[in-house]
Amino acid sequence: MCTSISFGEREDKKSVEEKAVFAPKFDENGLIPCVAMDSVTKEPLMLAYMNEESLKMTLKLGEVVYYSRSRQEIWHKGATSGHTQKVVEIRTDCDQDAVIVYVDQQGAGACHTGRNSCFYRKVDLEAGSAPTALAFTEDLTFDPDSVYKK
Ligand SMILES: N=c1c2ncn([C@@H]3O[C@H](COP(=O)(O)OP(=O)(O)OP(=O)(O)O)[C@@H](O)[C@H]3O)c2ncn1[C@@H]1O[C@H](COP(=O)(O)O)[C@@H](O)[C@H]1O
Ligand SMILES: [Mg+2]
Ligand SMILES: [Zn+2]
Repeated sequence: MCTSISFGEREDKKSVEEKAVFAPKFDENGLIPCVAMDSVTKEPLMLAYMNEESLKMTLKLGEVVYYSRSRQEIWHKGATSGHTQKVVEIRTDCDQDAVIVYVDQQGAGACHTGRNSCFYRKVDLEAGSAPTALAFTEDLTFDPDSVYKK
């Protein structure tokens, strides 16, 4: 656990909403959702989770560190792929139970499918098909099999 970085106490609602103190709320599993956005294009890259330790590591390192729910471990994004995320700015919302991290995405992309963004499909409102269709918004930017050695 990083000892040099500490968070504020979560006092009353007004304090959490209006005071200039970072007092993140972790859920019953000790996690806070984190949306990573590209700092240049402002496009969403991915949604993942942080625990207290990974949030502190992120602040200390200047690179994004998540907590993987599926692998149940601290996850320094890019440790395998090299596609790390340099922290540009971190925001929290009114009740401080979510964070947005604006990043300088390193390498070919954030998504393990081989794309820049995990949000590479949009609901196709024009298609009028059933079931509701998705439209692709980007092509592959790298070969995931060679990057992740699967
Ligand atoms: N690289 C990614 C990756 N990049 C973005 N994401 C997104 O991050 C989300 C959170 O991942 P989690 O593992 O915590 O899974 P979860 O969605 O919380 O839980 P489940 O859906 O698995 O139940 C995923 O749902 C994806 O949308 C990724 N999810 C998983 N990976 C894996 O992470 C490993 C390391 O990759 P690098 O960090 O790029 O080196 C590789 O094995 C990759 O396959
Ligand atoms: Mg998921
Ligand atoms: Zn993805």
